[in-house]
Amino acid sequence: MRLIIRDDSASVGEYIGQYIAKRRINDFCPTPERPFVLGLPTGSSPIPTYKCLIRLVKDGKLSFRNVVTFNMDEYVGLPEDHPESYHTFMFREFFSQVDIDPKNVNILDGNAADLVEECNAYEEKIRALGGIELFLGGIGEDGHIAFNEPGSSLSSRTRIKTLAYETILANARFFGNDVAAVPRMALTVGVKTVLDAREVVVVVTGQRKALALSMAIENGVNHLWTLSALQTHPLALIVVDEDATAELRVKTVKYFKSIERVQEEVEAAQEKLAKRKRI
Ligand SMILES: N[C@@H]1[C@@H](O)[C@H](O)[C@@H](COP(=O)(O)O)O[C@@H]1O
Repeated sequence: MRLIIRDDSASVGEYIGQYIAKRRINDFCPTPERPFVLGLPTGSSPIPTYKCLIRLVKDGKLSFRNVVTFNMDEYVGLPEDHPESYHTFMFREFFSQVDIDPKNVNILDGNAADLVEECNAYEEKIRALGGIELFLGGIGEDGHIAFNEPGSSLSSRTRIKTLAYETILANARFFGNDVAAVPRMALTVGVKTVLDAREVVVVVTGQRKALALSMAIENGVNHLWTLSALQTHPLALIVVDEDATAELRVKTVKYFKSIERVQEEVEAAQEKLAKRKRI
């Protein structure tokens, strides 16, 4: 697992946006027959990343024409056009501002007549497309990834989930601070659905997430902090701001910063070599 530390949430968004655009989507050269399959989160943490991706599309440096997306989760029973539904969030903050074909957008339907069937069909659709290339995720204060609350099975797949009271309280800020207005259930991809992606990138910003970050990377894999399951993934990247490192040991922060410096040296050397070969 790699941990990248940036000064603030804007620089985190810039880092992830550039990484997904240049190193992933553009290098993949997606086509209609071979689209890039991208998993996406909601929440305030990914907004700077979405802003960066939108800017790159507007500057002509990136296109979502051949990208298929799968969102992580959606509330159960909240009308799709509710201002706080994840459908509304995604179209408002991202999809309406990039060149994606709405047919290529997949978001779980929390109002489906048969919710179990809805979840199973979601998994099936991901499989039929060859799996998710890169899953971008965010976490809750209790370390949940998507809506995989503490105690979720680390082998879980897309399913209905009852929200933890902590999460209901944390999300009340989006519902006029009315705790009663926050839906109690959600549909969410499972921990295993995320782990099955070929690459996972997680954004963690703000001091509120500091304990979750330390539990996920400085302690063992534990279903009480579902982000920790990322330790078992072959290609995982967590990008955080300085505030989110507040509970990490100084030694841990220094270690990951030194790894990044070495990585930059290696990349610069490779770039030099590639240039010399081109001459
Ligand atoms: N289900 C979503 C998560 O997928 C998201 O990661 C989390 C963080 O939200 P924020 O980034 O606003 O802290 O919010 C909700 O709980």
